[in-house]
Amino acid sequence: MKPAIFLDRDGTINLDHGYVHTSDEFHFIDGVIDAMVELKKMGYLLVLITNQSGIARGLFTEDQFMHLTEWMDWSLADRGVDLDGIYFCPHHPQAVVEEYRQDCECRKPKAGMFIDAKAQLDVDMSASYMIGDKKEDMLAAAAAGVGYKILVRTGKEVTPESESVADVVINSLVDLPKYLANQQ
Ligand SMILES: O=P(O)(O)OC[C@@H](O)[C@H]1O[C@@H](OP(=O)(O)O)[C@@H](O)[C@@H](O)[C@@H]1O
Ligand SMILES: [Mg+2]
Ligand SMILES: [Zn+2]
Repeated sequence: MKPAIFLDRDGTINLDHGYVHTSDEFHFIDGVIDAMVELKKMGYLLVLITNQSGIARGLFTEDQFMHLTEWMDWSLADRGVDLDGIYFCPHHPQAVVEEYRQDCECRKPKAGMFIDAKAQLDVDMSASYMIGDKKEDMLAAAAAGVGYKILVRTGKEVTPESESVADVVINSLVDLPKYLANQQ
């Protein structure tokens, strides 16, 4: 078993311009790629966990999401970061696109994507971290038994509600390697 850093996407690794679905509007937050390099060196799996209800809402297709994901994956690989897993939820209970209309088990705050990652990648959940910008990220991680839940200020506004379900709030994913080093 290995510990993982579970990473939210929009608002955590890229700016959340709202349902981002093209490489033109995908802007990595300054410094996050270097931070991911550090985290891999520290021995963590890096696993992306993202809600993509824009697919269910008919804003973009699953194919467009896949295309952007491939671009993102290559951009990261180019800079020395190999993601160990990418999990996404295309659903929404009120989807416009019928095939994605369901109250699924994978949309955060549910734990489905984490549970799949745990089984497929043999993750040591209690030694793992979730880093995200929303309450739903924290709740999903807690439901899956992820040991530590960290909220960042690079996405949606941090509220008393989101703060109350996080273990700690840091400015950015950029600060995570140092935060973890200080915990040792
Ligand atoms: O942060 P992650 O999970 O990587 O992705 C979030 C996106 O899918 C979008 O999720 C939406 O929430 P709803 O899905 O409409 O509740 C909003 O938060 C949008 O601003 C955001 O772009
Ligand atoms: Mg987010
Ligand atoms: Zn789902």
